[in-house]
Amino acid sequence: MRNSSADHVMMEIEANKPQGNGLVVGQGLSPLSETLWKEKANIELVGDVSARLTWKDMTVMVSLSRNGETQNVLEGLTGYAEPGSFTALMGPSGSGKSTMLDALSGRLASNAFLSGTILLNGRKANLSFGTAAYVTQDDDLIGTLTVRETISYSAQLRLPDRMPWSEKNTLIESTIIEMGLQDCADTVIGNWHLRGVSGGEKRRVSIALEILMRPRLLFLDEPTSGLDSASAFFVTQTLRGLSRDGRTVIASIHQPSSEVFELFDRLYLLSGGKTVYFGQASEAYEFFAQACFPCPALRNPSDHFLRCINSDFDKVKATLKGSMKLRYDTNDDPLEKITTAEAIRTLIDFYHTSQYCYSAREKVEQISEVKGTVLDSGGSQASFLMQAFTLTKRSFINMSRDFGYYWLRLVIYIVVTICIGTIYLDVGTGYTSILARGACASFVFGFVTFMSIGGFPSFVEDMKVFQRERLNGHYGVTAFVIGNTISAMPFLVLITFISGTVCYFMVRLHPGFEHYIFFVLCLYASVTVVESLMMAIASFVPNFLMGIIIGAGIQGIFMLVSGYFRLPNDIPKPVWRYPMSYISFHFWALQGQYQNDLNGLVFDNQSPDLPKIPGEYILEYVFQINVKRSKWADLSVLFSMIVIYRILFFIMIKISEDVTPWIRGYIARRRMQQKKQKSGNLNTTVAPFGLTQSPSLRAFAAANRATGRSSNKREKKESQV
Ligand SMILES: Nc1ncnc2c1ncn2[C@@H]1O[C@H](COP(=O)(O)OP(=O)(O)OP(=O)(O)O)[C@@H](O)[C@H]1O
Repeated sequence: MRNSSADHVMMEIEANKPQGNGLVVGQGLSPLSETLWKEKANIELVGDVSARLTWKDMTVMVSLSRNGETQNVLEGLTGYAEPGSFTALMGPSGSGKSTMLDALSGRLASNAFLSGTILLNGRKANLSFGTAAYVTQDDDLIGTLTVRETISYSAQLRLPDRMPWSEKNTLIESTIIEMGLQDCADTVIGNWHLRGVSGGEKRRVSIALEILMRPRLLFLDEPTSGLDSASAFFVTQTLRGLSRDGRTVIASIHQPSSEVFELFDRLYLLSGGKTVYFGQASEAYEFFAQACFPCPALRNPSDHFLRCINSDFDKVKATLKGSMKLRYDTNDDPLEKITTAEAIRTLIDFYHTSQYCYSAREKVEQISEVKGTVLDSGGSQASFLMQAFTLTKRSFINMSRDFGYYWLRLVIYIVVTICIGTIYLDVGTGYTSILARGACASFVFGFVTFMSIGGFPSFVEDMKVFQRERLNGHYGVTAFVIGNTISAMPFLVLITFISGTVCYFMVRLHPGFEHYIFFVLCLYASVTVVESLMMAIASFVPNFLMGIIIGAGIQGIFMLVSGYFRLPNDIPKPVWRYPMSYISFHFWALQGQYQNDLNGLVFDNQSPDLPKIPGEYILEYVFQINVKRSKWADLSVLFSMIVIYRILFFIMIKISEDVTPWIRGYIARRRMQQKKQKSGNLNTTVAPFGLTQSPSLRAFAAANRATGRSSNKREKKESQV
């Protein structure tokens, strides 16, 4: 699928590439894509649109159980991120890096409660839905699309309609090249049956999707995880390049090499949710030395920092030398041997009374005072129609390529309807056929439609991609619901018309085109209602097992009150008949099909002693159908249900997006207040300098600041100990 435009981009980027380097090395971003953004694309970044982010005394508490147990995941974090800077978050696993990014980007889990102040350009702002871009740890991508298609659809969803396709394409190609994805650009992402790109390549696709729009504020959770060291370096370099153009970039990074570490402007080091260090990355080395944990000369600084603050394996290594930390005095002589927990406490104490902490707080105050432009949603610039069209097309292509989505279902539907056809083959008009026709209709509109819940896992995947894109402001809920509804239509028409035709002609239901078309339309409407119901469930239960159990349960109840297992008038009224049978789509489908099939037929047992029974009589006195109601009215109710369920789907997404977080936040706040009342402590935030430091340590640290140290000497002493 590589085209001449891609080659053209490749040539331009090659021409711009500094000599002797690999991929666009130097500034990270290719000059071409920057030019495009500034000139050709004419995308307006008017006025002061830079993003200055500050967070002060940020504490995140999570509720762990129903009895109100809570835990502080982050405690009193203070810091800032400025345009033109690349801030790295580091810390051992579980130290709270992802939670910190979630808190800053406004995407905390529903059981988490945030206190403290987060300001964007001096004002409170909601950073989700496109104001900030966020590359999460999970790569929620559409498995059937190629890398190029994934980026291309994303571009079409967000770039302005007025931008010519050639320019969009150039931007897409240059982003592919920036992320080093040119060799796998035409490989599919991959899913359960398609072997696709590697984990590291997926990671880079996720980053490419967000840097495509050159966001003013970018969060990345472990962008280099799963990448080899060279790729990690190039990706970090690209991110740094992005920041150099006035963007604010904050990323959590695991195990950076010393070359990658050198690319960081600022470092935020966390341990157990507390700040160990925040300041210039280049000064962290000095900070550790001042705190008497100097980095040995030949050790990667980030390895050293993490080793000093990782206590996860202390218990395992209790007998090993590695679990103890050595501190040095000003003469580089070993001072004391302490546990990692003590080392962490010492470092945290040291930081909170250090100049680093004071100047960070001072800077936070300064930045927060400046009231800059409110960043509006930096998400999509494409029109609503373009978004709806692109989503429909993308979803259609995904469905057509995913064997499990509809093709397998089509095969199973045909097999099952052939089975139905052979069981009820040429059902006839004898007395016994009355029961057979009723059972056949009940099976078709009960079980065959029930099989549609098999598509649930695909709906859950769709919802994950939607959640990611929605939170990053790629498009709105309405465009998604429209795209999802229209794209599924052709497949549902295909499935229901093929299987309905097989069934109708094999069983030889009531002859006549009108009867045939009613039967397949009724089947189409019923299957579409089930799909819509399952999509609504997927919007608030994003879990395969739970969703299928809930969906099966709802359908089981609907089936029970459909009028086949118990005649409509015999169903007890208060609950089951009103309203349950009326909201059961099986009920309307069955009532309509009974009329469609039996009305006008005469049942004759070929015996002179037995009467001929008109279908109308059976409908009224056996199936208790109101024959005065037109069968088309029943079909209309079914089609109305499709619309109602789609609206319900829309509302569910809106609720899960807006109302649920509000309710959960309210519950979390109440719990926290109750907890505080119990403990008698009403102060919500952590005191700025709440962590104390002993006078001796302070004096010792001050002495350290004034003293030069020899790393070689230290290293020798460490190895001796
Ligand atoms: N919503 C939550 N409910 C309960 N516990 C939580 C919640 N969010 C975070 N935690 C806990 O807080 C701690 C920090 O989690 P977090 O994912 O932020 O760490 P991390 O530094 O990003 O880890 P890793 O590097 O392994 O991804 C973990 O112990 C985690 O279990």
